[in-house]
Amino acid sequence: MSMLRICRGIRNNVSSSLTFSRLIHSLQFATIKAEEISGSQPAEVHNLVHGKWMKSDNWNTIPDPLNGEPFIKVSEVDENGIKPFVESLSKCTKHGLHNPFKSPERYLLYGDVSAKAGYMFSLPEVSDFFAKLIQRVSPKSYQQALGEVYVTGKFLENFSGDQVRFLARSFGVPGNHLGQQSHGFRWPYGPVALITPFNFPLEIPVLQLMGALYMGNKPVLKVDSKVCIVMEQMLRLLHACGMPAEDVDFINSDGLTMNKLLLEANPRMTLFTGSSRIADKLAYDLNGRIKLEDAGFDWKILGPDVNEVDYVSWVCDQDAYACSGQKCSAQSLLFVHENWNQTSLMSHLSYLAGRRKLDNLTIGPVLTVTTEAMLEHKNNLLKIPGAKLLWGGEELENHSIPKVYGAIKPTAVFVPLEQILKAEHYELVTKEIFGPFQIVTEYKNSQIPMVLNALEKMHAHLTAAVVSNDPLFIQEIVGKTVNGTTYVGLRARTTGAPQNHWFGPAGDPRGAGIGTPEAIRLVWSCHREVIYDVGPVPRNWQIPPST
Ligand SMILES: NC(=O)c1ccc[n+]([C@@H]2O[C@H](COP(=O)([O-])OP(=O)(O)OC[C@H]3O[C@@H](n4cnc5c(N)ncnc54)[C@H](O)[C@@H]3O)[C@@H](O)[C@H]2O)c1
Repeated sequence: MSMLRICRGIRNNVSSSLTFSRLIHSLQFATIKAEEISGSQPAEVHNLVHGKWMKSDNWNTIPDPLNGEPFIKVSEVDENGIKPFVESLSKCTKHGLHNPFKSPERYLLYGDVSAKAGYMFSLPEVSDFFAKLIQRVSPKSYQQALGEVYVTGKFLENFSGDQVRFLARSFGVPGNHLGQQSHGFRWPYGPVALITPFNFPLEIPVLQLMGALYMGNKPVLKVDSKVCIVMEQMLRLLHACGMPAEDVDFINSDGLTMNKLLLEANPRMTLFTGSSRIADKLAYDLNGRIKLEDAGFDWKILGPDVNEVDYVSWVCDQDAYACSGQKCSAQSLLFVHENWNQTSLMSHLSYLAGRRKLDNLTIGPVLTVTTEAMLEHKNNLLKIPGAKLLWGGEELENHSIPKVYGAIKPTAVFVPLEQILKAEHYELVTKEIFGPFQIVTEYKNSQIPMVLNALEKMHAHLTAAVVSNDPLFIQEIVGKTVNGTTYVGLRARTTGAPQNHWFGPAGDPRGAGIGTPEAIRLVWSCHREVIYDVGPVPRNWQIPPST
């Protein structure tokens, strides 16, 4: 690095820490106030490319999910506007912005950015700002929204100081002769893309984006337009914490435009989080240069050992209906051992579902499935012999949620196990409904092979829970299934993607992970082996016969 660049780096660091010290007790990074966004005072979301915020002429107006008012204007880039993004990404070489042999000081820079951003998240005014902003665009209870902010803050704290450089830890093995050693390094991909859905507007993009940056990549980020305002504000926070403005491009667009950008800019790796349909399309379009966090049809088995009925019911209710069932880890299929019939489990579950209220957003708008579609799904399920509605199955009352979104009461439909397994029903029963909707079924000991068969036939293997403290039962179920994030034990849940354990699907070579050092290394870096062979060549060495 030239002297000039070093001096500039120091100056930038000093000025960013001065900016930071001015910011720490304020929300100066923010350009909006979450509570004040409304139809009469709509907020604007801009794009970031080549280190500069920019607007396009094309505005996508987002309706307030609670009342339909046009409350956010997103400056969207259309197919004719992608050139600057293609150029910006193309400027990044395959060896990335940093790697163990190039600009290693940037590992420290990102340790510093993370420390500052983590500190910002520990300030109540900052965490409250993001929790309320999340609530405005992806309505969920304050506690659920704050949980998302908490996980994000802890993740940033985890990668402070030297933890970013430790992510790129290498290893060495002695060679065959003097002067030879092989070293394994974690190498960036260089230009990369990151696409995220609507349901976790902060946690998913921040954890993946920072992972990409830590490992030395230059990402272009696209978040679902319905919620992109949250990451727009987050990027402003990261800039205030010292992240170089050119390190990340941020594009707002529809899916087709993003698809075109991927084909033209040719990122070396794309991380996609979203539906399996789009995941498979992109895997094909990008010739497999992709990692996926796709759909979840997540199951929970209540084992034969019955205990702590109140606690287990509460976890079931949270897993199925918190965030109105719009977690990729939400409980979609509950297998109940017949022993639980002697307990109050079902009446508890019905009571807990019924106490959810729109007022406090413990139930709320469904952003990708309409009311009609969910009620039609329920009606189709009820045509299966032996199926019955357990609770819900109706539109929410007294709401002003616009028709483009869904609004139903927490719903459960019972379907007999033998019917689930029938070829003509299986697909319908295991269809992911990204809303407050679950299937419940019952099994006996003799039917455990049928339960396992139902799990084997699934195509998505994200989260699962085995609610039992019986080690032999746990062994049987875990040993014969594949879900990437599986909770076991009496307190097992299906939801929960904190920063302290791996979260991601298994059973698919394209499967990604999020949150932990292992996830970051797997998704955002590849292995490079450098074999040193410096000699000396043995004295009196002679050319041997060819082989
Ligand atoms: N596995 C996980 O960790 C995880 C996490 C959250 C959500 N999900 C899944 O996401 C789904 C819900 O989200 P959704 O309905 O918003 O998903 P989606 O697939 O419709 O959209 C996800 C993102 O992809 C973009 N997109 C759409 N078409 C595209 C294309 N052709 N090229 C590039 N980008 C495109 C969208 O604009 C959005 O930003 C559910 O299936 C859920 O299970 C999975």
